[in-house]
Amino acid sequence: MESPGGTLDLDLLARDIGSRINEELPNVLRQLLSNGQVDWSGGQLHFECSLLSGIGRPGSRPQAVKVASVELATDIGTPSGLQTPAADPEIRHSQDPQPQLPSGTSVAPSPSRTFRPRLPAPSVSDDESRPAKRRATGGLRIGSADQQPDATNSITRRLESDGRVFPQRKKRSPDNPNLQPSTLEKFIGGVWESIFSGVKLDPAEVIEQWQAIESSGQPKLLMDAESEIAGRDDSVVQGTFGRMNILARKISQTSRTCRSLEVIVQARWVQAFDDRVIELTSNMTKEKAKKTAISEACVDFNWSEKELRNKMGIWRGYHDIAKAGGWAALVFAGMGLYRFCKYRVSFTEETFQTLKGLRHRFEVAADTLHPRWRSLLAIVGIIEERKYTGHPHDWVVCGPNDEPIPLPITYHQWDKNFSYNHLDESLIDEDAWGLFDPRTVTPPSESSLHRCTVCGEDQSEDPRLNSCACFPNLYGAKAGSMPVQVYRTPNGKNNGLLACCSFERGMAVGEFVGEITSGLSNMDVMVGQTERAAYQIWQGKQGNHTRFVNHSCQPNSQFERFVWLGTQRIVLVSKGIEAGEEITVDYSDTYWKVKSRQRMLVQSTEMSISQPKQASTDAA
Ligand SMILES: C[S@@+](CC[C@H](N)C(=O)[O-])C[C@H]1O[C@@H](n2cnc3c(N)ncnc32)[C@H](O)[C@@H]1O
Repeated sequence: MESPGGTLDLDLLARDIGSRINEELPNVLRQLLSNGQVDWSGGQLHFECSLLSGIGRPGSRPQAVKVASVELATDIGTPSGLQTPAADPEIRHSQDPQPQLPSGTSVAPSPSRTFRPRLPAPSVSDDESRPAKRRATGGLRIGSADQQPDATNSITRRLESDGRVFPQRKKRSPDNPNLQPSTLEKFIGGVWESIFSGVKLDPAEVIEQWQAIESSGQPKLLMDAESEIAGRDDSVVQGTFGRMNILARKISQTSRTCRSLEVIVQARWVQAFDDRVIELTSNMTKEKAKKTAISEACVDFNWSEKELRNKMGIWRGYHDIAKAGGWAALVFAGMGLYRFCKYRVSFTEETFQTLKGLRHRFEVAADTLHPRWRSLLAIVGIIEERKYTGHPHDWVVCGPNDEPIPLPITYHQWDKNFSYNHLDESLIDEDAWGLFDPRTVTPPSESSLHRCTVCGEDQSEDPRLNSCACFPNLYGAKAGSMPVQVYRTPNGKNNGLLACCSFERGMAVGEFVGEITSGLSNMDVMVGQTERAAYQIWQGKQGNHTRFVNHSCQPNSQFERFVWLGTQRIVLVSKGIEAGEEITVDYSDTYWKVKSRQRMLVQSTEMSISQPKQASTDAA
């Protein structure tokens, strides 16, 4: 392989490929072995990979850059010992004195036997006409028998001495926040993202979308798109574009729902398979019962045993996820689900404990944001009632495995009649302000457009006209809900706010929404100030999730003033929040001083915000 960028690029490429092989090969081999797709009868597997540069360059000798070398050995004595992924081969990478396995996999203590995986022949992509290069060591058979290694080519050299290969992925640590999240974290992040996204999972929609309108012969999907853009003053091309946007949105929505239905059925199939094996085991051995059930299924599926076994491995993953994390974990899994189940890197006891601990939290969010998601389960005959009703923040999630608590109960010790009204937008207390909004910075103009004081771009509620992207998850083109939950703090602060997904530095966590009032004393209030008026935002009885944010002297968010459509807003902005962290803010010295003075003098409490700042730029 020739690198267009010279040696440095080739080195980088070699490192990258080496690191990927390091990550993936153990799992690929483990899967091949566990699926019974590998012929192994003793001997040793030695896997090597190099990159060649300078092939075909006149007068230059091809040079090899060593990438990876892996030795495979085990002490598992019989092929049947490899029927489950638990029977792990020991895999050694050339530069490592100790085996490097993905977390959660086990290592055979003293290798006395080797596998002979039949791997596909590695191809040398820039010279298709040459036979694929491979190195046969002992009984190792890679590719077909007629493809012998080219002894003159350096790709077949042993690479153990090259200490440069296999850069190991660094462990995540608080000092290294930018490193990649683990596979499990990615999977969990995918579930949260799709629960909080604007996705609608409703089987009724799937059926409706595909019903044709007989009289016009037009598919319903197109008809719907037509009606959505009706009345718009669009050109022909613009009209087609608009219709296609709506059609594409609807079809993505439908296909997302179908994907959830598919994994539900496949997970439930595994349960049916296991039940059938148990039934057959009354007359035969478990091994025979499994084989019989597989043969029965192969007939119905019209698949080969190999095909079915491959699929089963992945479907069992779906089944295990649903069993631990509940159906919501499976139904709302993101695009990484297949990969997560195929390579099974994270399929450990710890992973399933983690998923189990998240089960109620997933369900609170799924039930309150997607009231009809459980009806998808009817496809396999499971009828489940919605468990959590109301607003997502009507529920306080607790420690792993504990049932969520209705929000009012968590305040009963102070107020038996506590209730909370969830608001998307602040409300003006007309007794205090009449029809005037004291947050007004620029009086309403004829035009619906306002200029952003931070970025200078146009602001509008209409996403097609808005070009201000200061807080895109709050203003202009908001889609989905904020990925946060109210949770029971373990350290006596009553409730707090938990981040389900990470919030990058500079991203909005929410606007401080409540009742815009004035003259309150002896209450927790936020003070706002424009050139024209000073006002208070009170969240005691109504507001949004920012009401649950606790104080910290090392906070991971801060309040900032921002003007949206000529009205001052107070926005809680992330200073870098990791998924699963409590969101905290510094109420500031003023708050605590007033608070402690208040205890003595019983006076008002006011939270202060940082000086007016350039919203996202400052935080970033
Ligand atoms: C805006 S509320 C935060 C949510 C509150 N924990 C709750 O359960 O409703 C502010 C109140 O939370 C409590 N609080 C906030 N941060 C705290 C901290 N670091 N330590 C102790 N109590 C705290 C105080 O009682 C404070 O008056």
